[in-house]
Amino acid sequence: MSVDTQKRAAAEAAVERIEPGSVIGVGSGSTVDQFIDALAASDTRIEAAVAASEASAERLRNHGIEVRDANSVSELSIYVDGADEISRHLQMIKGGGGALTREKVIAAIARRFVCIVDESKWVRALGDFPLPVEVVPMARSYVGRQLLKHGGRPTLREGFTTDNGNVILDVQGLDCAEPIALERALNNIAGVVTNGLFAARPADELLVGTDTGVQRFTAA
Ligand SMILES: O=C(CO)[C@H](O)[C@H](O)COP(=O)(O)O
Repeated sequence: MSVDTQKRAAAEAAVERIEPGSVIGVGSGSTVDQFIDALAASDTRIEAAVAASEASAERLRNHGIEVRDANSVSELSIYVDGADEISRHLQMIKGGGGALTREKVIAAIARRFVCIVDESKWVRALGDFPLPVEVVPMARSYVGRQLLKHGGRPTLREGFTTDNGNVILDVQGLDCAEPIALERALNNIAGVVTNGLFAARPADELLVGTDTGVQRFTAA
């Protein structure tokens, strides 16, 4: 089974969790694209969606699904998003597509976070994927020096600006053994908007597309 087929299977399983008539949160990336397409092709009609990226918003609108601003909703029943890595504790590294800040905000608003991935994202321990850190442009050098002190090796994502007008440092070599502590410590660096560790707020449910079907895990 191809990676795309695995993503599609996880995405279709997530559609089954959507309550008709609800307002939902939608993340970003290729797996979420599959979710949006599968939702549009299904019989489930939602009231509206809040999107984590301009690309997801456009895709939703192209399917005739209303997109609302996050400021106009006080709660979302569910948030569906992918991940770059996810552990058995349902803690994640996200931000490969650079939408980490909006993703973290929408995850915070939602009552339930359902993560959809192909098998390659399901890891024993977080940290092989370089951790994306969104940084205010004028703080780039300072934040880079602080990340070195944390044992990381930051690289500027060249030619990339986030939907919020910031830059991304992709950081290799960080010790992610205590992900909640690391998430907090990095967020405390002045100039960091947020980092791609979703550890303090893990997913509630994980749907992994595999060659033998969709495996489901819930937070312990
Ligand atoms: O965090 C993300 C974007 O910021 C995505 O969820 C993550 O990069 C996974 O993407 P894909 O589904 O394309 O593998």
